[in-house]
Amino acid sequence: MTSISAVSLDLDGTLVDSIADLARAANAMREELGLAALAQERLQSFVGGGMALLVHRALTDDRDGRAQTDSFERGLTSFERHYAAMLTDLTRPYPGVVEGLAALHSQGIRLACVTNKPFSFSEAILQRLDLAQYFELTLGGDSLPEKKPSPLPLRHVCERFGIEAHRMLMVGDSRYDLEAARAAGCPVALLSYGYEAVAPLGADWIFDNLVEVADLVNNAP
Ligand SMILES: O=C(O)COP(=O)(O)O
Ligand SMILES: [Mg+2]
Repeated sequence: MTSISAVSLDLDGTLVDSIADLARAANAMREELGLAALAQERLQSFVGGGMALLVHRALTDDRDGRAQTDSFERGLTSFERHYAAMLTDLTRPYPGVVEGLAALHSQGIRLACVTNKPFSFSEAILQRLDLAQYFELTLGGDSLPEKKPSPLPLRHVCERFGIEAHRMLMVGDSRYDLEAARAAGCPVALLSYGYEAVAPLGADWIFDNLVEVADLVNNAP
């Protein structure tokens, strides 16, 4: 592996375990629209593609489902309001995240957070959980015209950092992260504890903990 000088990290399912708050907000939205609650595990399988897709999927109870325009608009407004009110009630960094970020930072690795979650929610979560200090740049799903699996956000980070794609490692938990990294030409590591079974996806590395990522980057020639 060529040496890594920057790491981009996904937020939901990678840095923070946010599913309890996301699921409660999605069920509060469903209740407001007269729908029965869904199990947290079911809602977890709908996360990864950004807020609009989560609302479509949660309203239709179908990963490929699309709600009708009026119920989607009511759902989105409702979800945003509920989620804003419970953003960090139960959301916490995964074990090893603070240690891993601190190790990467002390190795001189430049860090970006590249998430499909809207920027304002992402920034607020990073601030409140004391993680924002590690990141030079945060891109949300609404920061650029395209989000993951598009390579655009990762290309944007490389440009801002002035580095080539093969020198930036993407660390995530889903197919969106893997596809974005492949399309951008970045090596990719996936974490096993996130919201999707990553073994079949074909990442360059699968790790159980962000400290292992810091070790990999540290030991790269
Ligand atoms: O908002 C989502 O659906 C997922 O966000 P993530 O890109 O941080 O996993
Ligand atoms: Mg994720």
